[in-house]
Amino acid sequence: MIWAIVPAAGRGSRYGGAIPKQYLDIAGLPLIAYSLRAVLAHPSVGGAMVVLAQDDALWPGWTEVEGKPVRTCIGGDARADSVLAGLSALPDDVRPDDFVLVHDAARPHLRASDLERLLDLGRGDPVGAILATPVRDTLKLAGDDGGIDGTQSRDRLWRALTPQLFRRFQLTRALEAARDAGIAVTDEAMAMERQGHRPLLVEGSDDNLKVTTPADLPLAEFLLRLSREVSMPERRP
Ligand SMILES: Nc1ccn([C@@H]2O[C@H](COP(=O)(O)OP(=O)(O)OP(=O)(O)O)[C@@H](O)[C@H]2O)c(=O)n1
Ligand SMILES: C[C@](O)(CO)[C@H](O)COP(=O)(O)O
Repeated sequence: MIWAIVPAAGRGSRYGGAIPKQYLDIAGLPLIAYSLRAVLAHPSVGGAMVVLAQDDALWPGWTEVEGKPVRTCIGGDARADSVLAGLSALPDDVRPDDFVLVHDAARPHLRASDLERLLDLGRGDPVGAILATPVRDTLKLAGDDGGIDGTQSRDRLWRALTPQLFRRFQLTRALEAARDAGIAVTDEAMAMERQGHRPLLVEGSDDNLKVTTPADLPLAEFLLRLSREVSMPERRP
């Protein structure tokens, strides 16, 4: 059985709100409720470990979502530290070779079809897989003076999303190696790449957005209301 790790220990500094963005309200529920439901709705996902900030006073204390267990632990200063804490806190029946699914609390609009594709293809890969989407815009290199220093080829460039699917032990070892080398990894795949692995890219949806700035919240709400794949939950998650 696969467990999800949901990093939710961030402060949301780029959002700049009064509360961490994972607790912003969408249709009467905190944003994290949608991210949790999206991963726990899949029959192959048995539970979730939510990684909270040390002083988190907003976590609603859920112990079950979609009929599945939800546990919590305390994260660290960087997202990678939080993911490591989540891996360490997983129940003992999550074996070293079991896959774990890491999904940002800040990504509420995860399509069931995308998750299905990731699990289907990722579990067949010797290393694991991530959802990602090809870059569709022309990329410019910005100069210090605000001018354009060049145009970068977007060939073969993809934006990494979450969930990211890797085996518990391999991911733990990769994240520990990056930490011990003083390398700040921005996603799980980067840690795996540093170990010489080539995780599979599984195409996901551009609308699997990470709520990062205030402009993202109304878009997230619109997508959640519009998408037939993400039912708007009644008040409880
Ligand atoms: N030390 C951290 C930092 C981030 N996260 C989580 O990782 C996800 C993606 O991170 P990001 O969007 O960067 O969230 P924040 O770090 O909160 O945002 P910011 O960088 O603007 O402060 C979020 O669900 C966030 O809560 C975490 O668990 N632990
Ligand atoms: C993991 C991630 O969502 C993949 O795009 C992204 O790297 C998180 O970065 P952040 O700076 O922690 O938001």
